[in-house]
Amino acid sequence: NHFVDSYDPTIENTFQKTLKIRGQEYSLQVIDTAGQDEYSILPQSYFVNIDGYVLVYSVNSRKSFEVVKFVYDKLLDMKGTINGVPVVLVGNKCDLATEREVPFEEGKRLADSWKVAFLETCAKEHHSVTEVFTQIILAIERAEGNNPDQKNSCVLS
Ligand SMILES: Nc1nc2c(ncn2[C@@H]2O[C@H](COP(=O)(O)OP(=O)(O)OP(=O)(O)O)[C@@H](O)[C@H]2O)c(=O)[nH]1
Repeated sequence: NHFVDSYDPTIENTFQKTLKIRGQEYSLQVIDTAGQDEYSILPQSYFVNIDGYVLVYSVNSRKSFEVVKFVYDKLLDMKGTINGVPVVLVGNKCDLATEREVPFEEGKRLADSWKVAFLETCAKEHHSVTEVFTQIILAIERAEGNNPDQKNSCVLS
């Protein structure tokens, strides 16, 4: 809930976040990895004991859009199959309208081809940020065979 305007390259940060979705409380451990490029190798530790992945690019950087595709392919390689690996694709910095290099539709098309949720966010204005965490939790729940989309209901006869 705190936006930092300056750029301080991440080595690795871990955050704790609690979130209530449909009455259920979730405690998340979020690992913010170092910025990746095509040449940096995602360490092995990012492929074990991780329940889901939020892949974030900047809508004003086509390069970062290419990098998330690379990271996704790497995930695919490491996991053997991506089916069942919870992923959410996020286009951040949607406030930078005049600098936009990746149209909304292109992000959506990529997410659809991966069969994952897609969101555009603006961390700076806290726009849709909580929704990212909600979507990854829902994806993790689905992968675990729970159906969070089903409304709690009972049938009386
Ligand atoms: N305008 C705008 N700037 C943003 C937004 N989100 C982040 N930034 C800025 O973008 C820069 C990079 O932000 P970071 O949060 O460090 O990005 P990162 O992807 O974690 O960067 P790495 O440390 O390389 O992994 C900083 O200057 C932020 O202030 C946003 O939604 N809008």
